[in-house]
Amino acid sequence: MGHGEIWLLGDLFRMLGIRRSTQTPQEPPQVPPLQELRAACSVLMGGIGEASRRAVAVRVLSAYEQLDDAGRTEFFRHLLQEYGVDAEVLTAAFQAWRTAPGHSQEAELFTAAEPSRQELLRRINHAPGATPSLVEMRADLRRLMREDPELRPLDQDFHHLLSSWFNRGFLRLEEITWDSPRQIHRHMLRFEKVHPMADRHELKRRLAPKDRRCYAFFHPATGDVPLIFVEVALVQGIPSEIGPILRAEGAISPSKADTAALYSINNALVGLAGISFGNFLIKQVIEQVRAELPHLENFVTLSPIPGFRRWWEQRGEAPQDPGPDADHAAIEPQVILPALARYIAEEKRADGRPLDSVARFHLGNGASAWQLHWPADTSPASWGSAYGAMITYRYEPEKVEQRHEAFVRQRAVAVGPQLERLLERAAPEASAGSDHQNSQNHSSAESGTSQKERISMTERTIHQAFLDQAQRRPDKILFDLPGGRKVTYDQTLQTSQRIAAKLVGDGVRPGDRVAMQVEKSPEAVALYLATLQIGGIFLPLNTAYTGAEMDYFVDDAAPKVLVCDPSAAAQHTHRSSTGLMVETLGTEQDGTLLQADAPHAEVHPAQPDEPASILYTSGTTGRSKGAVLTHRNLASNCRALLETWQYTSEDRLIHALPIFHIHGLFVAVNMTLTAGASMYWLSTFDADAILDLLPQSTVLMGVPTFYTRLLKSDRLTREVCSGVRLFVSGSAPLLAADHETFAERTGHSILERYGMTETGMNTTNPYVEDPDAGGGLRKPGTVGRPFPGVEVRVVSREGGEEVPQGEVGIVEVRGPNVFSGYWQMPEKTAEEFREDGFFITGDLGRIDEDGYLCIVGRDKDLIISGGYNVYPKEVEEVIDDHPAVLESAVVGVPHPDFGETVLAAVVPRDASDSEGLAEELGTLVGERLARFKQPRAYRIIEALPRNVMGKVQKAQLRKQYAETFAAAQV
Ligand SMILES: CC(C)(COP(=O)(O)OP(=O)(O)OC[C@H]1O[C@@H](n2cnc3c(N)ncnc32)[C@H](O)[C@@H]1OP(=O)(O)O)[C@@H](O)C(=O)NCCC(=O)NCCSC(=O)CC(=O)O
Repeated sequence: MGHGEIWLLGDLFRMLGIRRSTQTPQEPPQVPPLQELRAACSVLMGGIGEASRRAVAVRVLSAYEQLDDAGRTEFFRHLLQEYGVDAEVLTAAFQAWRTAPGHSQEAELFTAAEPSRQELLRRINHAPGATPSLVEMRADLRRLMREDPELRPLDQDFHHLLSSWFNRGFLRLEEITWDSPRQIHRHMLRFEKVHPMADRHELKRRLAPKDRRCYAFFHPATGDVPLIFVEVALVQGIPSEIGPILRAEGAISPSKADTAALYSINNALVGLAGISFGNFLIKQVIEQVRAELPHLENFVTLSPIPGFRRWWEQRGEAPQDPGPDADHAAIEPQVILPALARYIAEEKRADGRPLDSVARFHLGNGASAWQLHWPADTSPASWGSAYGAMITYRYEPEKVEQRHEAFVRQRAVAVGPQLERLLERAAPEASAGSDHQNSQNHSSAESGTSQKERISMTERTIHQAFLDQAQRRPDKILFDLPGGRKVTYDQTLQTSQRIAAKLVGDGVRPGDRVAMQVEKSPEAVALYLATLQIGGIFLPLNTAYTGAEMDYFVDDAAPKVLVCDPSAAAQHTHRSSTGLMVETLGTEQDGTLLQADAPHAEVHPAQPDEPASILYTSGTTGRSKGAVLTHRNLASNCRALLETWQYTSEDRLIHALPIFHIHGLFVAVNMTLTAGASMYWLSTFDADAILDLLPQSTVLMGVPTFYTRLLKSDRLTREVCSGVRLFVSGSAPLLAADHETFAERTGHSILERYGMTETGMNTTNPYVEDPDAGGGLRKPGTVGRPFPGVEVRVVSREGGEEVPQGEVGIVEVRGPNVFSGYWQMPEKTAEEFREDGFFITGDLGRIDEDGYLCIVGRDKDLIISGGYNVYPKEVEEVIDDHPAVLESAVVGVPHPDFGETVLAAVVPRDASDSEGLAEELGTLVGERLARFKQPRAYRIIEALPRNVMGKVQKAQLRKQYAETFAAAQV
């Protein structure tokens, strides 16, 4: 007997009130185990040394072993009563901390707040091999607390301790094979609960065939008892029933398989229930499988749906008692499948996570709820828990982390096409009379693996997606305006249907253009939706365009209807002679467009390739080109944005952009309408209004000028931005300095992305910033990586072949986002596309070492002022029209507010013409061009700088006048 044991005995005797007659050690007296256990715990918590601690801890565990259930319950109660928090110590610690808060007071408070039984359990863990015994003890506790809920607080103590002891960092992943030690096989046979095995023959079928794999996670404290094991079948195609997998007939060669089906995932230790080993265990398994079999395309599960039947029956929706022996014919697939979809994707616990435990596990691990199968498992157990239904969760390795983040942050449930369709169909009834907003947080899980699936997902038009949202959440606020006006989804739908009636009455048929030049309003968005609804082509025009510019657009696009501001109607009446209908729409819910008697509800079934919109871009030749965007362009880009930026119905966006461009309309508005989110609707940028709204918003999308201006306000603080999850900048380059200052001031790193009228959005900096979670840094000066489905390459200007990474070349883009061509300009369209379908953006860029695109220049000497594109040629042509001008060159120069602005260098025909020329040109240009295109400075010079070939050297002009606006007050 060692010293520890001797002291222990002494202590125990004292505790038990037994006097010893001699000084020599003797065997402990025979006392009931519970009494001994209590005494041993008390000794363990006394001031004993490490040596005794071990011995006493052993005694604690052996005494516990001897207890029956009643004794164990008694012991657990004892722990709760006797080893709690000392109220006096806690109060004193709290008061000390409140009087003088500091680190040491905080630590004291923390210690005082911990129930002493946690320390007791830690000391019990000193016994050799104690950890598995404590895990077993918790399994007992969880079983017994079902009868005795008052024991629950003790489970929190176990949970707290086991969570840190079983941290992911300690786990080891190993493959289990038919050659693994027998002991491990025995554990597998014992712990396989999903598809139990009768004997070793069955186990052999799961381990031995060449198309089977099994992986397990082990922990040093639990030796060869696996914590979790995962059984994998290598198969062709996504399996829809479990029988053939379990029977394991006719093994195939792994090289022929395209899918790894994870068909049984077992938590071996009940005592570790609810202890998270991190959310990437399955990812780790998949990585292991992939390392061995890189050709595999799909990683899926075939999982049970354990709580479905109980849930369905509790709701009273399950078919009339089909009885335990009823066969599958008692249930109709069209009844059970939508209910399953709702149960998986929409039924949440109070914490916002799915009700179904297996769903919580896989969705939290970054899978999507891909496909429901019914009937899929004919076993009585499955019939009892889910009427024989099963589900495939799908792991797409490159999306796992992003989905995990969305699940954790927004409780977003990613669903595959089948579930999405089922949920859509169920939506109208499901939303009737209930607040569905919180339960609708599922996002599409469009996949790259099957072309067919992908098309079906993107072929849903923006209008259809909006309609779904309007039906699903009719009373949700879509527009929230300054002054208190609010417009719901349903009201927007009603307005759009009335406008549709008006347009149809005006003769608009599918394929006809509907032009709009009006101030921003909810009704203008309804006009956009109405046009899409009836198959029209929406043509939004900048409100700054002058009469001359409008003449060109109306002439070129030949719209059937032009909608203008009521105050501008007179300027357009002359156009009626060409058969064009002029309608008006104001910002006060006024105008002829809103005067239809009855709504028009019929929806034109638009095909993905039909044009949805034309957006004019200024042209290098001075002639603007209409970029024709199809329904697929808009829908696919919107979907990529929603998924990448994790935009959901919970979002509240500050919308302060114009709605006649890609950014304000096809990014901000489309995303909001289709996600079922809300917008704070500002007619234009207003720094104070934005700062007022930031505390209640989640997202701001702007051009760099937004951020430059916000930074000028003292009101921009970390606090004001604390509820915002995303600041987006695009349409022009954001100064790295602004990015950095913004980050310092607010703690937010602005997400910069890259797009253009012809392509929508091409690339984005990462949304998920944590590199450990599969994200990356948002790097100032870069525009990130391509959106899903978009391909970006950088090619040499001369040969058009791809340049090595890091080298500058022309940026080219291909994908479902790229427009179908320029309106009635087939030659121009052909010039801008490569034979393999890549669109030549004209921008110069390079791809950095992390695969991020950096835009380093523009090929077409385009100027971007405050997010608006200006082509010098268009401005030069107007200037050159002045009789006193010999020639001119227009360039972009830095501007503190707009990033860049327009400057004109003008050579008069005669030096004597110089006087007053700048003012005259200002007037002339003001009549012909929108304000943002007008030069903010004219420089009258003797001659334009030219190179030896006679080409005007614009770079030199840009350099010469670079400082013109450096000190401008804005
Ligand atoms: C930056 C702005 C907020 C500035 O507008 P404001 O209304 O606040 O301007 P302001 O009141 O300060 O106006 C001061 C003067 O400048 C003029 N002005 C306004 N905007 C201007 C601009 N961008 N460039 C040059 N001048 C401009 C006004 O007419 C006014 O003229 P005066 O001096 O006569 O009074 C706005 O221009 C804006 O919202 N820009 C966003 C454009 C956008 O959405 N682009 C996306 C395109 S899509 C695209 O590019 C693809 C992609 O997104 O990737």
